Amino acid sequence: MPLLTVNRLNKSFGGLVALNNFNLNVEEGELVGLIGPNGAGKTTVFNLLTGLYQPTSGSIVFEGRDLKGKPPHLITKMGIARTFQNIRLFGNLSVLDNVKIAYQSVLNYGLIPAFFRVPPYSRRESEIEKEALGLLEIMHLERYAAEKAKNLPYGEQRRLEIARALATKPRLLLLDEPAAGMNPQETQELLSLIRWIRERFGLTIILIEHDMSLVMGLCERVLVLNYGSLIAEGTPQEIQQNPKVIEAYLGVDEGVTAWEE
Ligand SMILES: Nc1ncnc2c1ncn2[C@@H]1O[C@H](COP(=O)(O)OP(=O)(O)OP(=O)(O)O)[C@@H](O)[C@H]1O
Repeated sequence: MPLLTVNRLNKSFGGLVALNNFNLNVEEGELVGLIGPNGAGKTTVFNLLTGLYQPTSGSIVFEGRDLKGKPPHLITKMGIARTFQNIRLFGNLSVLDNVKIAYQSVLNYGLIPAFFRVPPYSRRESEIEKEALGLLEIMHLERYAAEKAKNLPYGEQRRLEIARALATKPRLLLLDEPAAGMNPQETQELLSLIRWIRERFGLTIILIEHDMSLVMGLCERVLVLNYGSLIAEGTPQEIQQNPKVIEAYLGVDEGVTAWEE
């Protein structure tokens, strides 16, 4: 059974069809790329998978459980985590606290221990701190632990977002343009890091990305959306040569540049 099964998923906003009969099966351990020109519907897929949007029709089944009507926090607890295209951190909190909050978001202490700050709350608190510091180390962010998140350079903020997503202990990780705003060297480092965390945490990953060096270097399978419809699916090599894909990107300045990278 696939880890994730998306069947005939549709999302409309008034008269605009953002996603049209989208199908996707993702097997455990896969690293799948989702690409397409601006406005193609990529982030809408993530918003539907994480419960931020409810589909107009269609179904999403994760580990055999239907996600219909489930709110985002429950979906996080079920094992789907994401990062955002526009970074969403608690800018005025420390880097460490940003990760600790993500850990706490999926824990149930029970109200009484949490209120009186007695075990198991206090015991879990020190465990969380240890685990959060460990994650910061993995993401090469430990030296920033006490720094306010908003003061981090852009590339580091993106890595902190990934650390926060990992803190919720996902099985499926959704990365929305993780290389946006990074220079080529940072992008290459990110590529190695994503490969490494996938192995280390046994993750299945879906990646939205405009940077083709990252998509081609990382993904085993790539899906291409255009105007809400899936126009191609295949290996990175197949996708690069697909006439429909080339046509979809032609005339879109960003797309052409992206392919040439
Ligand atoms: N909440 C919303 N309300 C109205 N329209 C929306 C909403 N969210 C997305 N859309 C529209 O749906 C379409 C798909 O948007 P989406 O953000 O999924 O595209 P995308 O492929 O992620 O684009 P980009 O690469 O620019 O991020 C766009 O036309 C967008 O304007």
